[in-house]
Amino acid sequence: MPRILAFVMDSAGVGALPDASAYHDGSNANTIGNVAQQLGGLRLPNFERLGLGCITSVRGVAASERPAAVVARLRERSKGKDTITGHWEMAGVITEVPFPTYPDGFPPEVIERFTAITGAPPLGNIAASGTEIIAELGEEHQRTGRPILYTSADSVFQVAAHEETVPLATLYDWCERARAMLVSPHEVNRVIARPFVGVPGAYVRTPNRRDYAIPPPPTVLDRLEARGVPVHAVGKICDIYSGHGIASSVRVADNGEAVDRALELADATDHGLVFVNLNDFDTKFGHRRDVRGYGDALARLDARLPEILARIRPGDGLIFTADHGCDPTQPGTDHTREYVPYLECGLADGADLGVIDGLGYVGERIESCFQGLSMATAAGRR
Ligand SMILES: O=P(O)(O)O[C@H]1O[C@H](CO)[C@@H](O)[C@H]1O
Ligand SMILES: [Mn+2]
Ligand SMILES: [Mn+2]
Repeated sequence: MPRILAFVMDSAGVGALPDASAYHDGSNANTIGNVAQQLGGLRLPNFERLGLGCITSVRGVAASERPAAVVARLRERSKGKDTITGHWEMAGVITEVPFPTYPDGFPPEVIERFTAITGAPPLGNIAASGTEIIAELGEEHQRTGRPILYTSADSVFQVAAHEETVPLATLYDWCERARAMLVSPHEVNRVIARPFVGVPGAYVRTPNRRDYAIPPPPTVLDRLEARGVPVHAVGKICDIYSGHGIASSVRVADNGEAVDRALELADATDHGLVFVNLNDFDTKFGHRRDVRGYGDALARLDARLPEILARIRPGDGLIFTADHGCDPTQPGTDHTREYVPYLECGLADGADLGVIDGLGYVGERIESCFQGLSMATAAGRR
């Protein structure tokens, strides 16, 4: 009875896609590669052994002649570079029509309807970095009780509020109602509650963030559920798929806790998928353009690898991948349209598969594992 552990290193891209310019990105984005380059090299001995250095050039990480893992670069087929689009593609959904984005803020009709929900017009209504906008508008928000509304290059309607000014339950209620209000043509793929605490000049966001995504079309996760394969979600995964096909879910405060919970779930599971989102890479370091923080987070995950690998029994699988890039060495604070890494252990002999078309490869591999297909054969697709 197999167990699969799949870790999404949120934003850990490995090089610009050929169409990056259509997404307003430069052609030299490479989240992991540029972080390593700018830091003068990364020490990731465990990822090196698996074959990370074969996927892209990572200073300090050798390209192994014989990678221990099946490694590849996955090319996103969907039109987008956001979390929902990337994760849905992993589970078999290609987004052909991009979700709506609002680089100039939301139109008056949306603002009016949101004001009717909250009772006061929002502050902001611009594309912004979440930490910068609370630093800028947090004090006014606390004084007036007006929520802070912002977006980004992603299809997101983000509502920030101080936990002592707007109780969490109220913020969540506003976001649920905003989710119901945002129908076509303003059907953003996510409404996000962004609570924070602290005092002016020292505001910090809390782990009480909530994501309200639109429900996905049928995915691999639904098919696993129908087949009696439990999917245990860690971190944002449950929100990203609106709970569809998810048997259990646990929220976490950081990457370290996500790994802890994933290992506990693996120990408690005999048959099933443990599906984990490692969000710190994106939220704490990628969007913040914190190169040192990003590199340190990669090193911390690398240090947990022996422990994770020790859980893999014969027949089990371990996958590391990503949903898009967010290169902290690039201008701005948005995601970058990149290839994503694929490293797979336990299901087939190590090999470098080069470029594979589509993030859907992740879901296909997982599904075929539970269908009892020959994994060695399945690995042959390029
Ligand atoms: O700058 P912060 O608030 O972290 O927001 C980022 O996180 C959002 C969702 O992951 C992205 O759309 C981007 O806006
Ligand atoms: Mn993401
Ligand atoms: Mn992000």
